[in-house]
Amino acid sequence: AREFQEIQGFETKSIHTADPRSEVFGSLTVPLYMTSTYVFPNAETGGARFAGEEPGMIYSRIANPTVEVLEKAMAELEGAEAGLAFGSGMGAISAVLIAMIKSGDHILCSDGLYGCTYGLLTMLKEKFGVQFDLVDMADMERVRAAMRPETKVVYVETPINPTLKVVDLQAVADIAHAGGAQLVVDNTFMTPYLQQPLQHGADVVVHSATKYLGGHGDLIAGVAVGRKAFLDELRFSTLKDIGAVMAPMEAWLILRGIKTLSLRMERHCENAKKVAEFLHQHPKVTNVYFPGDENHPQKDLIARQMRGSGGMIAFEVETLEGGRTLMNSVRLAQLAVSLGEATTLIQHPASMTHAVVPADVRRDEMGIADGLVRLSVGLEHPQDIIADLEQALAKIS
Ligand SMILES: CSC/C=C(/NCc1c(COP(=O)(O)O)cnc(C)c1O)C(=O)O
Repeated sequence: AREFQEIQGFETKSIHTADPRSEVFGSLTVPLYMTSTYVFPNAETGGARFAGEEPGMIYSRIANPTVEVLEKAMAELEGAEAGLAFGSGMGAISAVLIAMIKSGDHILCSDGLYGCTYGLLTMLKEKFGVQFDLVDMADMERVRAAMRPETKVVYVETPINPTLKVVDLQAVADIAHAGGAQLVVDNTFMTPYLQQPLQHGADVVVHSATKYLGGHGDLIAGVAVGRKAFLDELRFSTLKDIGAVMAPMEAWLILRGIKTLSLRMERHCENAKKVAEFLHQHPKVTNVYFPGDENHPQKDLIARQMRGSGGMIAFEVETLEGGRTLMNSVRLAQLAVSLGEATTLIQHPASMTHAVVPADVRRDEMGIADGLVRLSVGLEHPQDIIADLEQALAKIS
């Protein structure tokens, strides 16, 4: 992409991501390179490219021109040296963790993680002897106490999926680095428009691009950004050899999605604030967890670390039965897992996205109540979203 040194605006960078001078016709949008492999001009060049002595395309599991534009765009937006694209968020997370740890190492995690991330850590523990612990990162003494000599990675989601607790990245980064560990942050719920973890001490940022980055619920993909040396290592080891690559079509769709990322995140935040205010005052809603609340207990940290609330809300109604009635009664919001797209989505973490987490860990360590409901507030008119929730809540006896 052309160097936009002088441009500061996130909005501008998210639109002018690609070099508009395509190689052949000058197309304004990025060409879609639907190709598995690339023709070498001669045998010597082919060998030189495999040896890393010459730049150039070899095979789309290693690099693809459309995917590379997205990788560069994500690095630019997160303020990273380099980016790498994967076939899913879990593809990015597994490649990064596997590159960072070996048997006998320890991973220290925030006390809440996406269910399949917990599932991956469990697999690494049971099959490869990689230890991991969850710790309440609201208390830095506890974080320090939980660090071990063999802790190689501190892994954080903030806001946490699904409790929306916020973690102080710089404070955790300082402890991780003092203990010789790297800080990996899953920035899916925020996107670089609302939060840039690398500016708060993180070493690597991972995303499920399936969510807000693609923004339209029509793809599964992942991204990792960080230092070029580490990302190059990933590209030629855990990406090339485990192979969770992103397809060029997905990269093309995500490039299209991030052009409106700033607009969509502003509207997701605005809508979520209105929906949270409605839920707070509703008699049948017992708890509301929303980073955009005026009197949020972590307000100062949120103001320091996040540009906005994000579009996610977690809340409880009195009983699990009530939660089920609510989810079965919405008409505009859709009862579906995933998040970060134009449609408002509602789901039940305990029996869906976090069902893979053992009940005692889910309840006691992650603080996920059985009655917790998670809402991904979409881009519909906020009054329509609220009216839908109101009629569904009214169905709870
Ligand atoms: C089957 S549940 C649907 C998926 C949900 N989340 C995904 C997710 C991933 C993994 O990203 P993919 O591999 O692209 O799905 C990584 N990191 C975070 C914070 C995530 O929320 C979900 O509904 O909470």
